[in-house]
Amino acid sequence: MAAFWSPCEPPFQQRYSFLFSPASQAGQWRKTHDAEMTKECDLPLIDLSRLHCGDEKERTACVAEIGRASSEWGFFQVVNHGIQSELLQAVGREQRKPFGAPFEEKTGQKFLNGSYRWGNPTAISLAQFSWSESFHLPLSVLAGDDHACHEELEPFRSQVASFSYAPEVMRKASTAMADLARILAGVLAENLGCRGDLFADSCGEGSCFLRLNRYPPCPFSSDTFGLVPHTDSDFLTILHQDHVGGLHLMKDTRWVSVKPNPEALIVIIGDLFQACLAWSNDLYKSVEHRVMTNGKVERYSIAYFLCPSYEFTIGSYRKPSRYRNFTFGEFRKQVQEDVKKIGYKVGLSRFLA
Ligand SMILES: O=C(O)CCC(=O)C(=O)O
Ligand SMILES: [Fe+2]
Repeated sequence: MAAFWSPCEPPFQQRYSFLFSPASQAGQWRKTHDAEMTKECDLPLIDLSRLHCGDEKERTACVAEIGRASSEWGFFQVVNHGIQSELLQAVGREQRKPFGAPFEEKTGQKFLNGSYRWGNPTAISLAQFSWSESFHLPLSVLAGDDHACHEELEPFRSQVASFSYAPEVMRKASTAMADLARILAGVLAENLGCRGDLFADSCGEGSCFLRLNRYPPCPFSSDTFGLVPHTDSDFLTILHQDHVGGLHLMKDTRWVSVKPNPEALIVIIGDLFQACLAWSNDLYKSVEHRVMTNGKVERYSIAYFLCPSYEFTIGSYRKPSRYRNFTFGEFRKQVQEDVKKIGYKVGLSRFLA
């Protein structure tokens, strides 16, 4: 186990020793979900070049395919998404740099404006624990938006410049992921006969963010989550994962693992799309997903979260609605409170009508 130690690694075992004692690991929960595991699968793979090819029939077929995948899976992969693979490779290299800083530095308020997270401070069992570290970077800062030049973001801005030897890469990638997320949100709205800009227009740089994830090798890999099962609290997420694998999603009642595809980006439907369009069981699903650790190699991913402003009201566009109206700010606050008090996110069921 000493082999895993470095001054950059989060001290998971030391700080959470009560979770990793032989007694607490003997719990039954892990055995249960092992039995549920199925094989690696290929998600629906959608070629987005058809959205812009000028052939209306092709475009309509592509929109329908995106809609179908969003209701049957809540997850799909896209190729020809308009983000160059060189840019994705560069961002994959770039994102490693802040994680390479000593742990004590990463946890400091001055390092990337205190955006560092690791483990779960409230976990009381292994089932609630994530063996991973991440940085939550607001888009307004990465995009270098002068309108978002709040004083409190200044230290952050300079830190972005100093951690990154090529900050331009991060900026370009986040802008490109944001553009793609808006296009897809438009397609998803259009597929239901809504205005294409209905959701995307409510999403500003103030609330959208990029999360850099790192999953260190884990000596208890068969017992530990890299990221606990969750749904995303946004409209949709664009995810870029490296070649290692470990992402699982819930398909019907089983976990399936997602085979890494270097050319593709993964699209995940979030809670807000489910709530806005909740008038039928057949519509878009926000499905649970999780990351499993592995004992040998580290894994990286980068996720862009398309979120509305905190004042934006989420309400179903058809009646009767399954959920009451709520603002995104209320939703986030409730999620944070639940995680703090009970150790997990309850999510949309808190907002049933
Ligand atoms: O790392 C991954 O593959 C998934 C990350 C994720 O689900 C998240 O950041 O919400
Ligand atoms: Fe997620």
